[in-house]
Amino acid sequence: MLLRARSAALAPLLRTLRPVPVAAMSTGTFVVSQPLNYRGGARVEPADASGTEKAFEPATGRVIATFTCSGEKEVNLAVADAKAAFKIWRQKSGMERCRILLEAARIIRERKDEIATVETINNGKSIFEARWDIDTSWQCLEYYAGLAGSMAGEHIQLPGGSFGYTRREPLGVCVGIGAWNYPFQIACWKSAPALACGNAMVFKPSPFTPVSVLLLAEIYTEAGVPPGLFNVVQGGAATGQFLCQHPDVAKVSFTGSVPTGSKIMETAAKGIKSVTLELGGKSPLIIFSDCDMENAVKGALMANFLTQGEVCCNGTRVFVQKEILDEFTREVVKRTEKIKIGDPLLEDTRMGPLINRPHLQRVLGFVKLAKEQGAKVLCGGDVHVPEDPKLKDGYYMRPCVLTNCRDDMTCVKEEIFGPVMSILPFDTEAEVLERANDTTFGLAAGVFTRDIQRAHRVVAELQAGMCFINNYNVSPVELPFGGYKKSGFGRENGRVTVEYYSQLKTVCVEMGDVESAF
Ligand SMILES: NC(=O)c1ccc[n+]([C@@H]2O[C@H](COP(=O)([O-])OP(=O)(O)OC[C@H]3O[C@@H](n4cnc5c(N)ncnc54)[C@H](O)[C@@H]3O)[C@@H](O)[C@H]2O)c1
Ligand SMILES: CCCCC=O
Repeated sequence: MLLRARSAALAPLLRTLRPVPVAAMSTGTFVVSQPLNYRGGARVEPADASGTEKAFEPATGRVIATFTCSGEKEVNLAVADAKAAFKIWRQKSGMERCRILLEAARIIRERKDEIATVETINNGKSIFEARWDIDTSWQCLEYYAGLAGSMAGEHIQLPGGSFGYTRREPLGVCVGIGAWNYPFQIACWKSAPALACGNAMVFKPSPFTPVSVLLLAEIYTEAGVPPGLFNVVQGGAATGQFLCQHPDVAKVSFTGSVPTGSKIMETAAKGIKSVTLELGGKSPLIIFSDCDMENAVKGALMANFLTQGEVCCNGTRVFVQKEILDEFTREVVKRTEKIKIGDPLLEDTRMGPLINRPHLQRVLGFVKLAKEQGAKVLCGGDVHVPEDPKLKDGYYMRPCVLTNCRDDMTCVKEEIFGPVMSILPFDTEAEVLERANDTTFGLAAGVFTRDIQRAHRVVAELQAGMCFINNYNVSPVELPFGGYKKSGFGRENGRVTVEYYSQLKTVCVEMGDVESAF
């Protein structure tokens, strides 16, 4: 049994979810009947509603869950529960929090296949990739568990034996709001540092991907966090706004689009709440003629086609030095055409369906517009219909490589969030730097070259929070991740994130008498 009752009073609210054997979860079969809110250590139906939503299986177009979006009353209950649990959790030592987070990491590792399968069913990414996401997730919990015991302030000597010290204290109830492209991983990247620092969290996933975060909530409970420390409310913008404006919420950590990030910042500003914004991007990938061609081609595919191209930090503007343009383009197209598209639960699939039909239409619309503006489609960019009849209503497209692109085209300027790579030729380092930075985004950037001096010189000039040299889209949890410019601020992962989930108290201690001015 995954859920453990923590109090008799909660018993009527509990629904038990038995672990589903992975073998029993195949495409076209999974449905969710349990409640998708989590409060007080158990799945609950929300106390009120702000509408209903349906979640789909993108591979088949089937509805897998119909759920109630939480209204203000439910949000208030979730925040109140989190506030109560925070009082218990903040008293625990870092080592006590560490042990619980390590246990949660262990359970995620043990249930990796099951969680990855649920993620694949609800998001559409291949099971091969979803397993990577779950690895990054438990690693994140392990990393912050490791830091929990070493969070400390400073001791500062003052004249006459007086002294001061600082204490690193938690913020209180933090809200996490997630996007749909990495549902489980985003929940871990937010909750692990939050909990390690002694906070509580209320998490709202995207209404497109409401399912997998419930597994995380149950795992935290099983690992021993106090009931209420990690709660889940479901819903869209209205539910998100109730959370952001709640007076007992200390911080909002948001992952999503720039327009939503801007609204969240505005709401949070009214309550002087701190905010972390992980927003969109249109990142440059620069391929110099002295690169290792094999690695550069692999890097370009990694930069564009993971999770059907629905990745915030994707390097979708691929600048290629003219001398190698033809060879590079030929190789990229050859390998893109070989990407196996289809049932995301099959072991050899490398590209599944996009998240939903409107998004598929939007991405195809970008390709159509690119053609109208003069780009040439070298491969893909159209709907893919898999042979398997059960997949006929899924949201598949063939990954697309565009050439003849100019910097002023829509496909080069706007975030497409789909499998569409634009190739842009360049001549010189100075020119490509100017063009690479000519964007309002600043999430990521990459450079492929064998000249190590050039690599460092170029990344020093790139206006992006996450830069890759001779690789792309690797995300070790030890490294801070986050954007410049309109891609947001604050960081996830790495040691620095502790600063975004804690505050510093200074204590000044007088060892002598008060020297008064009066
Ligand atoms: N930088 C990163 O780490 C990162 C990671 C993943 C995705 N993203 C970005 O996310 C975007 C795609 O995700 P999306 O379509 O889910 O984004 P979105 O902005 O539409 O939604 C994100 C979340 O915000 C919620 N929301 C919507 N309106 C809200 C409001 N007014 N108040 C509070 N919450 C609200 C949504 O329900 C959802 O949970 C892309 O731009 C992508 O680049 C960024
Ligand atoms: C590689 C993880 C990036 C998450 C953004 O979409």
